Amino acid sequence: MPHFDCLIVGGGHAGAQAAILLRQLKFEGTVGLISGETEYPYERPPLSKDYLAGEKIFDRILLRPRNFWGDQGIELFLGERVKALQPAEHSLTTASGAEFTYGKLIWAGGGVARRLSCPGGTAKGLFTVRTRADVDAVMAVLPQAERFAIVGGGYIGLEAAAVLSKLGKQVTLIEALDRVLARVAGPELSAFFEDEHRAHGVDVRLACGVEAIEADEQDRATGVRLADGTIIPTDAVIVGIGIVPETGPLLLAGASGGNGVDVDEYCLTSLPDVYAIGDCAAHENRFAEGRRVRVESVQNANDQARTAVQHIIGTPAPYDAVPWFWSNQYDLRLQTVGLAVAHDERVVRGDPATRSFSVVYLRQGHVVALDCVNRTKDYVQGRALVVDGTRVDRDRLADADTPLKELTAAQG
Ligand SMILES: Cc1cc2nc3c(=O)[nH]c(=O)nc-3n(C[C@H](O)[C@H](O)[C@H](O)COP(=O)(O)OP(=O)(O)OC[C@H]3O[C@@H](n4cnc5c(N)ncnc54)[C@H](O)[C@@H]3O)c2cc1C
Repeated sequence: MPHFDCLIVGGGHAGAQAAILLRQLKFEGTVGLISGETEYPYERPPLSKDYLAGEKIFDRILLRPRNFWGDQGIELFLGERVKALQPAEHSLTTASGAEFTYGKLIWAGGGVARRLSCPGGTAKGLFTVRTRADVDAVMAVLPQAERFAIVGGGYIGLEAAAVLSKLGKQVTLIEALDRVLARVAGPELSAFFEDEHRAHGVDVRLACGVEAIEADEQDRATGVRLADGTIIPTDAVIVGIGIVPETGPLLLAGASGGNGVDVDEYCLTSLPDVYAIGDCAAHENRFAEGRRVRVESVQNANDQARTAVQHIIGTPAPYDAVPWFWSNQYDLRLQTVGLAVAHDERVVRGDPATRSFSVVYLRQGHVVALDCVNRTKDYVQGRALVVDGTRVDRDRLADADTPLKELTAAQG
């Protein structure tokens, strides 16, 4: 039975980064990494951006060259899924029957794309966008499919809509709520992106529940039936309605959690010597007013990897990283910092009509987050305002010509 001083489950951003950091920070023990995917660790963000657009080949999105892992003494077990954990024995079992033991375990299982639960939700021609295999399946139908329905107006749905419309496809975007990005951004940003997509020919349908997927005799999707009875004819459906965190074996083994596995400020779960990091880790985040949240971003995956690794090597530092994120749609670069969840006021800097503006989110007058569209300077300078929770003068904040760093200086 193979034993690793540190065993990592998950070869996504968090798991791969943990392995890389263990070596960078001179961890001398054995390191193994088990991943359910057969691919070497790769970047996920391009999947709904340049990889889907055919502008980047797979090798260019690998997190490290294939020989890196062996060279660093990191043993990879690809295409293996962990199905059970025996925490008292410090051991786990995979679906293929292999058993491993560990000194420390880092669980970085991420999540699986949520699927439609309505009638027809398992028809052929429905796609998710989580893995390389998912996106290769979408790319394989591009030559035949002209009409795409995208269910979900979050970042992934919007990015897919941008790529597909750029490829000349007829795209209908269906969102259940009354605006896109409703869970993560304010109405100004939602309205801006809705207008942009419409200007690029995307048919944006808001406040539309999906009742069923219509399918032909071969169970191939032919349309999306909305709650009001409207049928949107389609050749393919992309479902971008979030993820279900991959925590099954941990929770079954008794770890506390629910929506994700609960971790403390060092990313430790309630199981002995078991850490959880990345999309699946529910942690108390000071940028969310201390609420327990899961943050789905590369930043969080990388920074939690560092937190877990530092604890393992004996130089612990509690997780306190400022959240940041980006999204590319058309020629727009959105950069966000902080979490807008707990804001009570918004200030817009600049005119959205110029396609360069920022939305600043405040709570009781203190800056908690920024969404910057084609305005990198605000993003870079606004970061300090979020980190410090700076209390700002609204008039100066609203003046797009006043650099945000001056607000830091004035209020700092
Ligand atoms: C299309 C797309 C676009 C995105 N765009 C952005 C962006 O622009 N900016 C940004 O910051 N973030 C973006 N994200 C989010 C970001 O990619 C995720 O937050 C990040 O990948 C999380 O890393 P993770 O390691 O926690 O999970 P994942 O990357 O999901 O990796 C989890 C890995 O664990 C494996 N695994 C799960 N369960 C088991 C098991 N039982 N046994 C073995 N292996 C298992 C999985 O197969 C997978 O390889 C995007 C995500 C997607 C899907």
